[in-house]
Amino acid sequence: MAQGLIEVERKFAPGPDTEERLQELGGTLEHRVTFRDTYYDTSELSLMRSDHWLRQREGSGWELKCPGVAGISGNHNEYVELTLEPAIVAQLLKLLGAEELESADVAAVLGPLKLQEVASFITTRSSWKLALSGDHDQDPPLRVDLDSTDFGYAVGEVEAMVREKTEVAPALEKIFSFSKMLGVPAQEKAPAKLLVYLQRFRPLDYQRLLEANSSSEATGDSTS
Ligand SMILES: Cc1ncc(C[n+]2csc(CCOP(=O)(O)OP(=O)(O)OP(=O)(O)O)c2C)c(N)n1
Ligand SMILES: [Mg+2]
Repeated sequence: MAQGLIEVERKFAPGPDTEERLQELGGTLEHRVTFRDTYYDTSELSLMRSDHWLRQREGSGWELKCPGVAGISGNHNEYVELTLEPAIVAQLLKLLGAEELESADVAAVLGPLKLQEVASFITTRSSWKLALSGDHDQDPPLRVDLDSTDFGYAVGEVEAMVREKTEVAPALEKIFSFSKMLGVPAQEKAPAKLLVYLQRFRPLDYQRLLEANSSSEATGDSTS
């Protein structure tokens, strides 16, 4: 895959004190932003069942998250993010076993590839940048996003963006040590917004996803 940064992240359940704790730890609020994400897949969920996630984010365009390659297991996610439309289209053709198409525009290939909307929701996000005291190694910098959705689910993520797979393990170490300082329980695993959305509003699709990939995350009872 020629294009794409690697997103390494750990999700957590934010509490009433999370913002205060972020400030105590040297975090600064960079911005608050509201956007709509619309996710697309085939009626058989061919993309999601192979751990690929295609979305259009209002204001930022198309993105395809593809499973990462570092092979480190645990309470975290690691995805290569494709954002250039020709790279996304090429990967979609490969994944769906389709013939070459004339357009390199994602919107133009949705129809021919039988990709349709499966979820659409609004997120309000506060984005925090961290300058950890005593941390002279700011590469990669950590960010924390605190998200709340228009369907009432809130989730936080501590994340780093890296270029090479050799950078994944050190980034994870920083993410886990910061999460600990933030007070996130070591075993805590908070589900992705999209999975909670599917569980609530498209339970058959959600079930299908779980059945297709027994190693995929379960959202647990607390979110339903
Ligand atoms: C624990 C766990 N979480 C997510 C997944 C996979 N997954 C489910 S939905 C999904 C797609 C949505 O990814 P997410 O990071 O939740 O979206 P968001 O935070 O809004 O985007 P950002 O702004 O960070 O780019 C993924 C990768 C998994 N397999 N296991
Ligand atoms: Mg994320």
